[in-house]
Order: sequence, then structure tokens, then C-alpha cells
Amino acid sequence: MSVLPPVRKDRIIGQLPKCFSKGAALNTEDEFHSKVKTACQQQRTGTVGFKISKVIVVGDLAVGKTCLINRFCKDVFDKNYKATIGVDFEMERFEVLGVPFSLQLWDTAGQERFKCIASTYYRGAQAVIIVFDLTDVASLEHTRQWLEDAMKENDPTSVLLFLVGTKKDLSSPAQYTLIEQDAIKLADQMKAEYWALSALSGENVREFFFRVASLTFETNVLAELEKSGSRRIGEVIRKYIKDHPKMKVC
Ligand SMILES: Nc1nc2c(ncn2[C@@H]2O[C@H](COP(=O)(O)OP(=O)(O)OP(=O)(O)O)[C@@H](O)[C@H]2O)c(=O)[nH]1
Ligand SMILES: [Mg+2]
Repeated sequence: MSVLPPVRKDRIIGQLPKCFSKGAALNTEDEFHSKVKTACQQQRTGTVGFKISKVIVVGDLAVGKTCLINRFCKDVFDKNYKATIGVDFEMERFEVLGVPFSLQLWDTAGQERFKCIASTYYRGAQAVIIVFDLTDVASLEHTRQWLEDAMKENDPTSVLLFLVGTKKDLSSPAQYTLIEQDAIKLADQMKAEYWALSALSGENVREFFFRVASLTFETNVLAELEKSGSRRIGEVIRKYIKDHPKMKVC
């Protein structure tokens, strides 16, 4: 019996959300992977529905990490800056292709003096969101360092990366075009997906988190299918050896 309330109606994902820019996307497909769709239809997603995926949000102080999470999770925006001390986290429950799926969003401190505490929470992330301020070029330059720090604690081959520019409402079209060119180039080098959004207006916030949830879910299901596939091959080999006791195994 489940003790959890049903997933909110506005957290139900039935289709793969689109990327923000094809120039820097983790995947440019229009739909979920066919293997993932079939596994979900046949309810063969293993433990994915019970798992909680860890997502860490890093970046310079005051770039808008907390506001971004609060806009999505609570639909609020605070114009007063209150520095995050250490870390904070929010849970978000989704339903993707009919399967429950949860994200634990870790909001970390950007201030140098709290960085040491925050970095102890980086381990075990399935997705890393590196945030910069679209009106502050230095914050974009610092994203390389944030990536390096986050990757010290994680396996770079299995983590999904997102490079996110915030405060889009504050940047003029000319300023935005300039910084976007650099951000897309950097995202491409980092193998990250690029997004630009505003926690104040809410522009692209929901679309972005739906994309994070969908891609993390898809990766989890594919990994689960691979695991069960190799288990099945192991079973076939064991059965073959049992049925052919005279066969030598090297
Ligand atoms: N105009 C505008 N202001 C924003 C936006 N997002 C955040 N801010 C403002 O930027 C300031 C910093 O936001 P926070 O979300 O607290 O920044 P943070 O990255 O969490 O900072 P640390 O916790 O110190 O690392 C606050 O005054 C916010 O109101 C946005 O999208 N637009
Ligand atoms: Mg904060």
C-alpha cells in the first residue's frame, strides 16, 4: 500500500519535452527512446519507480539558484537576496509515461565560505545544474570551476549536465545574444544542455525542470533495461552449463 499522495496533475509528463537550443542539447529527439516507451507500457521499469534521483544545483553566489528552485517547486519569487547557508533540498514527484519518478533537488551555497560544506553533498548526483547570471559574464566564466568541483565527487560518464542562464528578464536582447553565443559554445564543450530562463517571470522554468526529469528518467530506465538484459544472458549461460555438465568452462 502506498502512503504517498498521488502525483500532482501538473507534474505528469507524457511526451519528451523539447530541448531549448539544438546547438547545445543532450538529445535532439522528438520522442522518448522506443525501448523506454515499450518498457513503460509493459511495466518493465524495475526499480525506477521507487528511486529518488539526486540533482545538484551549483553556481556563483546570487546567480539565482534558490529563486529558480522556489519558482518551480513553490511558484514563488523573492526579490530580496538571502544567501543559502550550506545546502537545502526540495523533493519533486513526477509521473513519466505512467511511472512515478522523484527528483531530489539540492540547492547549494555559492558563497565561498559555505562552499566547503556544500561540496560534501555533491556525491551521487545523477544530474548537475550549473547556473550563471545572464547579465554577469564572470559568472559564466566561473561555471568551468563549478563543473570541475562537482565532477570530483561524481562519475562524469553517467551524470547529465545542464548549463543554465538565469535572470533573462534583466538582459537586453543585444546583451542576451552576445552571452548566449558564449554559453552555447561552453555548453557544447562541457557536453551540457543549455537553457536560458527567468525565475522572476517564470519563463522556461517549468519546461526546463520537465526536461531534467524526463532525461534523468530515460537514463534510469535504459540503465535498468541493460542490467536486466545482462541478468538474462547470465541466466541463459548458467542454464546451458547446467544442461551440459561435460562442457569445459575456460
Ligand atoms: N530579476 C531577476 N532577479 C532574480 C532572478 N533570480 C534571482 N534573482 C534575484 O537575484 C538575487 C539572488 O537570488 P538567489 O536565488 O538567492 O541566489 P543564489 O544563487 O541562491 O545565491 P546563494 O544562495 O548565495 O548561492 C535575489 O535578489 C533574487 O531576487 C530572476 O530570474 N530575475
Ligand atoms: Mg541560494
